Amino acid sequence: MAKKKPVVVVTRKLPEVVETRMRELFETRLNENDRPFSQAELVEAVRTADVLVPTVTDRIDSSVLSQAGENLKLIANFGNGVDNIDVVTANNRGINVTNTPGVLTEDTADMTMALMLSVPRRLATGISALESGEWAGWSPTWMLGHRIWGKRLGIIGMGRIGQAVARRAKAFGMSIHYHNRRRVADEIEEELEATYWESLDQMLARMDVVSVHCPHTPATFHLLSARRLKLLKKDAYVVNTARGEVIDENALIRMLEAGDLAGAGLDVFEHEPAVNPKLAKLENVVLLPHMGSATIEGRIEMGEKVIINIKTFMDGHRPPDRVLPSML
Ligand SMILES: NC(=O)c1ccc[n+]([C@@H]2O[C@H](COP(=O)([O-])OP(=O)(O)OC[C@H]3O[C@@H](n4cnc5c(N)ncnc54)[C@H](O)[C@@H]3O)[C@@H](O)[C@H]2O)c1
Ligand SMILES: O=C(O)[C@H](O)CO
Repeated sequence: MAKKKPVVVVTRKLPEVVETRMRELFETRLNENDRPFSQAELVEAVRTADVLVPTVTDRIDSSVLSQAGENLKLIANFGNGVDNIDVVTANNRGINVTNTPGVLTEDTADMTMALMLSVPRRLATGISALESGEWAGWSPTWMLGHRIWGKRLGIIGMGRIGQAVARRAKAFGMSIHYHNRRRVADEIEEELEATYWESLDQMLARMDVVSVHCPHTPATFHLLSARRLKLLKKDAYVVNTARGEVIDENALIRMLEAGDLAGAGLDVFEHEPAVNPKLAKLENVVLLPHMGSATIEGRIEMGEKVIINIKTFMDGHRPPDRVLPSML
């Protein structure tokens, strides 16, 4: 008798090729209209699924998990960050969690560089000046930004994306500094000519650009607190393509408004999808709607990872991208 296919509930619309393959392999319940699930729909999903495929927009917290059915054995996140899932509670209930690391590293690093170039070089202001007809021709003193060549970049979280950003920034002539939970391997430090700062505070005080690449965990919530933001130089820039919660957003806004920081490039926000209207009013920021990993190639590869994780788990093996509480 043929093995019963697992019931896989997918909370958002995925690339066509991924959904087609999922339908072939699993008893897949898709979200055709792409509207994010309500809390009640999430509860219904965890009650009835063998496998849940959520995304960053779904909050799989202890209250949702407490209502999970006995069949739910895997949450295969369509995403790298797992701060949308209470991994500890899932683990305690015998539910495995996987994510999609690696396949969005280069895309997110590219977007980080786009922000790192856009803010000091005033790309958004220049585009709107041109579009509004304000441009009257070249001028020696108009629309001047700041050079990034020769500047110091401080990376917080020297993992996959942090290192990919460091490689790019080095090619742009920046010197690489980093703070991480652990010092990275000697070969990587040598390749990047990177300086390790055990003290985040000391690093912050010396950087021209600070870029955030650590995950959002209880330990990193408001890692860039009001106190730490004040350590930054007045002419420093902050870039964040990791998670909004890592920066105290209100404190950042106050400093940008007061001119105590040169500018910020943000792809992520503390209360997504809400964006503080005070941010949008500032001229020295570039804001993106969480699109760091938004490439067609990356999204298909994320889907492939999800499928491999589910298939491997259903075949009785350890899924390749299992996330354990000890890793957070
Ligand atoms: N904007 C986007 O679309 C997008 C896309 C992909 C990933 N992300 C975010 O980027 C994050 C990083 O992804 P990654 O693949 O590089 O992860 P990674 O695990 O490879 O790297 C994270 C690094 O942060 C370090 N770290 C963790 N806690 C720390 C702490 N308290 N202090 C200092 N360093 C700490 C880790 O040691 C690790 O080196 C993800 O967790 C996700 O939130 C965003
Ligand atoms: O963590 C991630 O994967 C991104 O933020 C969303 O794709």
